[in-house]
Amino acid sequence: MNDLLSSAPETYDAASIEVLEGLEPVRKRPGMYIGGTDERALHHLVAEVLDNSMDEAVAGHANRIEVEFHADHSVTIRDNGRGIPIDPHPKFPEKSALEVILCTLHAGGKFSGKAYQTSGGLHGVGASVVNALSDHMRVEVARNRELHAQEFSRGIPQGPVARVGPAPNRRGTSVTFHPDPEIFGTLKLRPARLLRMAKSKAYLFSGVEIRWKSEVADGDTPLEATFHFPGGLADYLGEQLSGAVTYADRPFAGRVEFQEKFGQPGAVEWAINWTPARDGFVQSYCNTVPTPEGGTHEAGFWSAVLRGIRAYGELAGNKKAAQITREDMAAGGCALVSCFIREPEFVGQTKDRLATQEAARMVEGAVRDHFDNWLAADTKAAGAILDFLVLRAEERLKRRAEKETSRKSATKKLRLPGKLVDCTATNRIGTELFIVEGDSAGGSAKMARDRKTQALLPLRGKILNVIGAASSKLGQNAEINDLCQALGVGLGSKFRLDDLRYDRIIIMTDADVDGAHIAALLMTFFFTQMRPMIDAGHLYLACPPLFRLTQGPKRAYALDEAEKARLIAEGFGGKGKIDVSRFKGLGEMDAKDLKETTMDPASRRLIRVSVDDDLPGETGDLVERLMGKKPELRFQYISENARFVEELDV
Ligand SMILES: Nc1ncnc2c1ncn2[C@@H]1O[C@H](COP(=O)(O)OP(=O)(O)OP(=O)(O)O)[C@@H](O)[C@H]1O
Repeated sequence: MNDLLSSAPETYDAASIEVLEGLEPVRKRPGMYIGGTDERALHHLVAEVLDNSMDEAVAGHANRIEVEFHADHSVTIRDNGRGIPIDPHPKFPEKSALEVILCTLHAGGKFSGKAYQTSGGLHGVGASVVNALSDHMRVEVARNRELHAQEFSRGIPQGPVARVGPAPNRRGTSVTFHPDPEIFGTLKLRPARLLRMAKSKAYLFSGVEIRWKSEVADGDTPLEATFHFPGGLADYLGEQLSGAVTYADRPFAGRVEFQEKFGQPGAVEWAINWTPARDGFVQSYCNTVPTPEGGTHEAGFWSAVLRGIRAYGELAGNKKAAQITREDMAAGGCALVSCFIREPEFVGQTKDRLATQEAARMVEGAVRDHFDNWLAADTKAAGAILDFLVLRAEERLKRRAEKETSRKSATKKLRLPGKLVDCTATNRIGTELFIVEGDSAGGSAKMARDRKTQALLPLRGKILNVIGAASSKLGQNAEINDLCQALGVGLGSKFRLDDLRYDRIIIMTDADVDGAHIAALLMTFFFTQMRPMIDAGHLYLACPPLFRLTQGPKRAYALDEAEKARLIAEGFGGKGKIDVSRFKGLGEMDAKDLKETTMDPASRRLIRVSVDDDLPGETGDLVERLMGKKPELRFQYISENARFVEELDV
């Protein structure tokens, strides 16, 4: 006891409580502001600055934006908008508004809707976060025929804003920034990805021209290009589907201003067509910000289209139309949805999902009438789409019926590995196989599972690195054999999706670097050997939490540091001390924790693994990089990215 006392820190008093000032918190915890320090986060910096210029354009003040990628991986974004104000700020008269915006979190002109109506920016942090995370940033503002500039390093002004010359023919803002290698390591900004980002903005808002320049070659990415698309999303979809056979000659596309319909400013624009040539996809945006996880605007869109096609089927006397679900609708349906609304609510600063409830109602309301009219006007296309969707629904129902019997016979026929803890259900629907790391984790999982539908397969150690291995070696690997037997399938060309014994295959590994490594190995294995299983949406990742927070009788779980910090900052669920414990691994969680957070379908979080067909090169590339012969690349990547799964677009 005495030992303990003497080794305690000397003092723990008010002086030990740190308050991070200015932009320090951003540099300390970049993840909270840009979701990490990986490649995705790095590209997100560019999006933040570009979004500010787009907001200026959408508000009607700019019609040209230039994006330049420089050889030293710095980026310039220039617009011909109003220019960030440079006059003294009323609240901090010793500073210019420019300096306040760039050096203070939550400073911006988009809170009240006075200076902007439907902006992508809303939190007032984007520009300051980019500034904090750049070792050099220069902002130039051309206003009233004068050019002003100010420079910053890691969020600190290198001098006041100064007039640097006349600017008789120029107006607007130009931001050049160089991301800080101290934060991001070796900079890996990719021109191809930046160009895609810039080009998509031109499609999303036809009132802007985007000029692209790059000093670095990257495959067939042009070094200079100008984008302006008066046809908006219909053109964008046309480009994405170029060459593919589609059921309608012209997509169902349109734009509705909300002012007339809902009495508030805003708009929705969309384009959709169906093709037998490829799987469907949907890309959605709110105020030109991409929302890869969808949200209320997407839900409203699908709901309108689904109801529309069912109603059309009913009118046409096709009883089977009632069987069409959103899943059938989306299969082969390639859709782009973009809405502009006031005060959007996003999930997180990286704005991956739209949460504004109103958006669902507004988008559905706007699209529905138009879809009915479109179907009625082009009966040839409408009939073809209806037939296609009815067929998809029938196939789905048939598959389901087959699955119901297939598991039964498969269980009888198959020899199953000894360590598989199987479930008791006799049909495949709703069954899940958890692939767990190690035997200790298997213990709590056994107690936490639902015996009827949830099976477990503990895997020992790291599975063979399959990308490097010859396929003959694969068959000799005991862990892989067990896995194949449990799943009821063969490898590579011998893989048959119909033989799969479970509906969902869930990789459940510890929330640490080792766990991430094993999950990456397994995903690579499935990607190379059982790809159809991923394409059909059967592969998932479990998301075990890293922390448990308790406050009196209340419990909450946090996936990572950022979520923990957020819960604590929000004071969790009310008054009282918050205790935090960190799970070292799945084996440490009791069955109750594990069930609630990771296994119980009612409360867990799951990520579906999918491969983005738009980026086949990138996925293949990434798999090669992760699993190829260079362990140092892999190690660097995994330790930087607990969020690596996002790169595979899951
Ligand atoms: N290119 C620009 N032209 C004119 N004003 C700008 C420009 N860029 C930034 N601003 C002003 O600076 C403010 C702060 O920008 P910042 O990116 O920090 O936050 P935001 O865009 O308001 O919100 P978010 O954090 O959601 O991006 C904006 O609200 C806007 O008033």
